[in-house]
Amino acid sequence: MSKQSNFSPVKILTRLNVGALTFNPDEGIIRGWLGSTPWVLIYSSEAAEPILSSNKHIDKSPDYSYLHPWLGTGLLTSAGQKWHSRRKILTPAFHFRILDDFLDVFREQSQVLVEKLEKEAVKGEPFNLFPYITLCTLDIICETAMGQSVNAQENSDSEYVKAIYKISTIIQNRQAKIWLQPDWLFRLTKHYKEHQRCIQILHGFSNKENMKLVAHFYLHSINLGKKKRLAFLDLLIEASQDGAVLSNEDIREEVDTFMFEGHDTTSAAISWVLFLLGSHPEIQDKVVEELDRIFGDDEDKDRRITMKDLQEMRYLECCIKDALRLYPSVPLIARQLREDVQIAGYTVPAGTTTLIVTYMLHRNPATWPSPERFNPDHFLPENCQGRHPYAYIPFSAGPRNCIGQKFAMLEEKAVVSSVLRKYRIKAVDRREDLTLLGELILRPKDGLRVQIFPRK
Ligand code: HEM
Repeated sequence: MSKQSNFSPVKILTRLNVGALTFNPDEGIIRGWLGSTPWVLIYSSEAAEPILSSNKHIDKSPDYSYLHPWLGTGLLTSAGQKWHSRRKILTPAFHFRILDDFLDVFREQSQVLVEKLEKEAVKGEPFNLFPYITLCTLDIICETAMGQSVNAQENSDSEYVKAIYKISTIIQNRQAKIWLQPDWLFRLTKHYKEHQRCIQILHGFSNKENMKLVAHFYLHSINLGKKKRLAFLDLLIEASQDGAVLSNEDIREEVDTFMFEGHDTTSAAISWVLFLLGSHPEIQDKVVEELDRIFGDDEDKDRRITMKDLQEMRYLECCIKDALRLYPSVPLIARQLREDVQIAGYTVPAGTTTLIVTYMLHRNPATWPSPERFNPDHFLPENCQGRHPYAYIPFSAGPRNCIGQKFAMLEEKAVVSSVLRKYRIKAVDRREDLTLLGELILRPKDGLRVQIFPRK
């Protein structure tokens, strides 16, 4: 989320990683200036801890402001008291009992994905996996956040789906291109008109659905005997107490925030782990052995996934975690310091932008020997003992961590296991040939090419 020049940010990260680890491997902190703005780059667990563990240093940097026209100041982008009270209101929406209800959505949409992939399995040709997964995670988040399906997997031409893609690209462009950053300059470009059109579509959707669901919810509350699957939106409406706690505008901010944070992140994470398993057949075989143990090989083999099954996918969880270590969906976290803070013996003054570079921190050889190797064993319980609590932070950490992390892990397991139960996957691209883009989300510039084959 940092201010970027027009170079690939990940190329910069890769160079910084090599430079920082060569010249300053131990302290995990480097300072610099961007014009008149001071910043520090943080890439060790010890240096990240004073920021992430603190209740004071929770304000996001101004770079998140490009998200405001779309997301307003919802949970991701808000600060101070507003953030504290929203976090308190929203936390119960991610309770395990509620996630249990979402399992049906994960299952149904994974099934659609498996069906959509069939034509690729029949052809057996290399194809880009990324778009398939993105449409699947978009369907999942739409249904769980708003209780409405946009059927993105069936209809990727929908106005809403296109607007989400378009606005993400425009925001990423603003972050990457310094001349698009000042609002007055941005307004003079052709991107601005497109940006406003997307906002209109996106807000129109969350508003309209909001209203429909308000009606739905009240109908439901009169009709208590009937069980209906609740979406996050219903829970927000319940928490709003007729507008006394959350206005309609507040609710829309949060739904839009879930839509944004909850689909690109999981889509990248799922695509990366499938790709890495496709690059390491021996690890893929171990995952499939685990799935065979869970689902058996009798006629019940194709049965629906249960929450218990997901909990038993321990080795798959290790794979997902190591994929998120190598390719954290959110490659850096930016905070603006309100007060001076002591880091690695230095006083970092108030006003400084701190960039906690997860991508680098996850490659710090002090914690991760052979950091570039995909090695799920990193996360076997015996290997986690004694590891610094801030050494692995794909979901950030501390009070401002990702509220959706349990949701994300369950979704990942459901989608990845559904694909692997049906298909063997083989990576076509080589990791070393990929160009990464680290803008809002860390993703491969030209997608991830794989081949899939039906399992016998
Ligand atoms: C693999 C998937 C995911 C990853 C890697 C991820 C990662 C993160 C990270 C690193 C942050 C902190 C961002 C920052 O401080 O700038 C964050 C915040 C957040 N995430 Fe996630 N996320 C994932 C999935 C989800 C899902 C599925 C949802 C919702 C359904 C979600 C909702 C949020 C929200 C609302 C915040 C803001 C929390 C706050 O500031 O209190 N995330 N996520």
